[in-house]
Amino acid sequence: MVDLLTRPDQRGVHVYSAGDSRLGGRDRTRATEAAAEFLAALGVPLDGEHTERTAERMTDAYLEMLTPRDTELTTFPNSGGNRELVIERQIRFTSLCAHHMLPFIGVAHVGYIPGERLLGLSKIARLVELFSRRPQVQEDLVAGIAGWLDDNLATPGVGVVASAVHLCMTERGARAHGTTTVTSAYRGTLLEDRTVRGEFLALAGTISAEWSL
Ligand SMILES: Nc1nc2c(ncn2[C@@H]2O[C@H](COP(=O)(O)OP(=O)(O)OP(=O)(O)O)[C@@H](O)[C@H]2O)c(=O)[nH]1
Ligand SMILES: [Zn+2]
Repeated sequence: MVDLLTRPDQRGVHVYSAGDSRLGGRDRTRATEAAAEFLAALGVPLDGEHTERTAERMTDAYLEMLTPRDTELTTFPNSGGNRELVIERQIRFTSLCAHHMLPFIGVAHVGYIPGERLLGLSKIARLVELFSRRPQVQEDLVAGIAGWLDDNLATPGVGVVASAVHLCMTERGARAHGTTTVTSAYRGTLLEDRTVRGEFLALAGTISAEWSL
């Protein structure tokens, strides 16, 4: 699998462009034809005023959900020598369940202990988007974000917690309305030291009832 992000340039900026997509080639025309065929096979008529462009819209909707915005992830030297947790809370994300290609939608809390470098705060939210817009399981989403921070910031510790509603759980199959899925990933001291992890979770706050679709 191709690495999602390039190595940093001399300014410490990691550049991501949709052109680097790890998902490989995209063929919008082919996808639209396939969507039309798929909908026809499901018995959905496509000749109405509102449906004549539905296959095309469906394709564009999926392409958008599978494509993060171009992003620069800027890091700075930690010249102040800060060593306390930095947490960005309630970062909204939309991803696609790898099993059903239905959205799962939620929020993530992301924290790290600064090491040699600091990451711009907005970049934490951008990082969540970068890792969200792909088909996956929620466990891999939090692991990907934690792994990137661990690899690229040389941080002593990272914590990522996400809570999401999976439409494949709530609207079909189990039809378990109201359920949320919580996943977490820890690296470094947050993995090894329960006290630090407890501080992260206390500062991040309870995640369960803080948001709704
Ligand atoms: N671990 C994990 N499982 C997921 C995630 N998203 C969806 N799933 C589960 O993937 C499983 C796929 O199970 P299958 O039995 O192959 O599919 P299915 O027949 O559609 O299953 P049901 O959803 O129970 O109807 C289901 O239990 C889903 O709830 C995720 O992010 N992480
Ligand atoms: Zn699913």
